Amino acid sequence: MHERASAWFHKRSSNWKEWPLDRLLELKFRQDSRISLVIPARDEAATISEIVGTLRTALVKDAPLLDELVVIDSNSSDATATLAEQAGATVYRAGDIAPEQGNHHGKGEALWKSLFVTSGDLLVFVDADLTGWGPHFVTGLLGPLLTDPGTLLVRAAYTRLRTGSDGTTSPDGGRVTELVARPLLSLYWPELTGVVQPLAGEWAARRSLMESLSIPVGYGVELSTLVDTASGYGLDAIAQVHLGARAHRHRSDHDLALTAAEVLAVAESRRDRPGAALTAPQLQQFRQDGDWVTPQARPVPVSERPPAVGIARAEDGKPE
Ligand SMILES: O=c1ccn([C@@H]2O[C@H](COP(=O)(O)OP(=O)(O)O[C@H]3O[C@H](CO)[C@@H](O)[C@H](O)[C@H]3O)[C@@H](O)[C@H]2O)c(=O)[nH]1
Ligand SMILES: O=C(O)[C@H](O)COP(=O)(O)O
Repeated sequence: MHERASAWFHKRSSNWKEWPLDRLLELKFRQDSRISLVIPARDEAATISEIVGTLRTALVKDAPLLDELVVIDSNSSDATATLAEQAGATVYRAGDIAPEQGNHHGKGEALWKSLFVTSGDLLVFVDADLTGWGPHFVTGLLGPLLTDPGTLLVRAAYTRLRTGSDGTTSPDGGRVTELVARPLLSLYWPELTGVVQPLAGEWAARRSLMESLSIPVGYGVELSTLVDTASGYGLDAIAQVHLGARAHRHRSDHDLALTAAEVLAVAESRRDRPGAALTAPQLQQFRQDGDWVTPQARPVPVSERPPAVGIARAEDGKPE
């Protein structure tokens, strides 16, 4: 492993079992920390109730670790918002938050908009499509933030499970991670190659960090926050916590290709290539059509939101 990556890996990695809940509660109350959990969700009716319900019982009702449990509904066309509300989350539609800032679609947009409706000084993000996980994802991620003021960003590390159509699992999930993110880091940011899951959708950060970063509106948000935190604040501002195994709903290769293009676009924009910013790129794909193929070009979302610091908090978008 790259020397700096190896040093970071050994110094800044921990296991979720090192962060027991009672210790986190004591630290939270001693420091008077406020903690917001944010779940970005688009069409996650199959999984949202269980995720919200489990976290609410474990970390709001049984132990007051979370001050807010917020779902940002990202333009869902299913019952995600209603189900999340019924399970006890405070739900905002991304498009209703700070409408004066305009609207984009995408996960990064949901996270950026969450900064306007949450009040925690610590933020934890959890994906809404998880099928193999537990509340220890949240407690583990909070450990380094609650114990070390120099920690700004905490990334989940886990074994990525791949669930087959027959329900069996194998430990080889994470196609974009393995085929795009890891090679990119190895070539351009080798000091970050100790990050086990650079695209993990579960992570935690200080609000002050999140508000200082430019946030891609789509799936580039994990890579951008990683690279920008390291370049702006140093590698040691980042920690990772091993959370065991993680399973989620798989998307098709066809759709993940767009995610891959977004991740590549973020890498391009962060490299020392002034003037290389992409304008309205498209991903060219082909669909099988009888004996031949039909070309299909899909726009690659590359817009970014500016640092939220200094943008006034919106009063709009709050639920009645
Ligand atoms: O427009 C969108 C699209 C997705 N999501 C939510 O974002 C989360 C992750 O989306 P998903 O489609 O499940 O992403 P993956 O295919 O699993 O992609 C992985 O890699 C991405 C690229 O880094 C990360 O953003 C993801 O969190 C990570 O799980 C889920 O809760 C989605 O509901 C939104 O809120 N809005
Ligand atoms: O992180 C990734 O690479 C994407 O979430 C895809 O993961 P999957 O191949 O396990 O569905």
